[in-house]
Amino acid sequence: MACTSTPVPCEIPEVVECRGERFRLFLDAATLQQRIAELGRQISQDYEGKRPILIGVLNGAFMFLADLMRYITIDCEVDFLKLSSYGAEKVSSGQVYELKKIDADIRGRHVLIVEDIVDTGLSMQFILERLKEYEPASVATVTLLHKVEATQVDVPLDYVGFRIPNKFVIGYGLDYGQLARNLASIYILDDNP
Ligand SMILES: O=P(O)(O)OC[C@H]1O[C@H](OP(=O)(O)OP(=O)(O)O)[C@H](O)[C@@H]1O
Ligand code: HPA
Repeated sequence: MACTSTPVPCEIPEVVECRGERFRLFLDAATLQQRIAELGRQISQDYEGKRPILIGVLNGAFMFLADLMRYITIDCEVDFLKLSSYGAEKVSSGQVYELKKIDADIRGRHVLIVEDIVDTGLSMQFILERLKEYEPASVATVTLLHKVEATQVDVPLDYVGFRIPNKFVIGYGLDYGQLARNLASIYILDDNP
């Protein structure tokens, strides 16, 4: 059959360069899609009849959220907020800036926060605090990646795609200085280039 590409492209490079640094293939597009399908199925079962609202955390989560929603088979809604704490660096500034608030009225609603990655955990902690103010019926968290050893604060993670080592990753929405978000697979910094 002819290759029709988008989420799973035909050719996946083993190594990419971004801002002069080398990254090697870590989670290929097919592996990502398979796991995201499982998460979508699980969420569909857990939220049957609840019409959850997925809150995507921009920018990084846009690709994961778009794919995850396609695997959710129950009625659901979507909205976004936008945070920033990394700038062009590979480490968190430690300060989370809220660049866009949610628009939806989530009072009394079942909310799923959708992140591409939980690293220090500061962004997720900030969101959980912020959303409490709106008095939702429930709040659960979904993250594609969790850097377990890097997480500095205790944040509840309900749905986790992959637990990963404490190394910088790019691709599939995750950037390095705004670049590399368009890669369909996830790449990890190569310490021994
Ligand atoms: O657990 P933490 O250490 O807080 O890191 C996680 C956050 O970092 C990234 O966002 P970033 O601030 O880089 O903005 P972006 O989504 O626009 O890339 C990512 O999308 C998460 O929101
Ligand atoms: O490893 C990472 N890569 C890209 N963005 C990130 N934001 C937190 N951790 C990361």
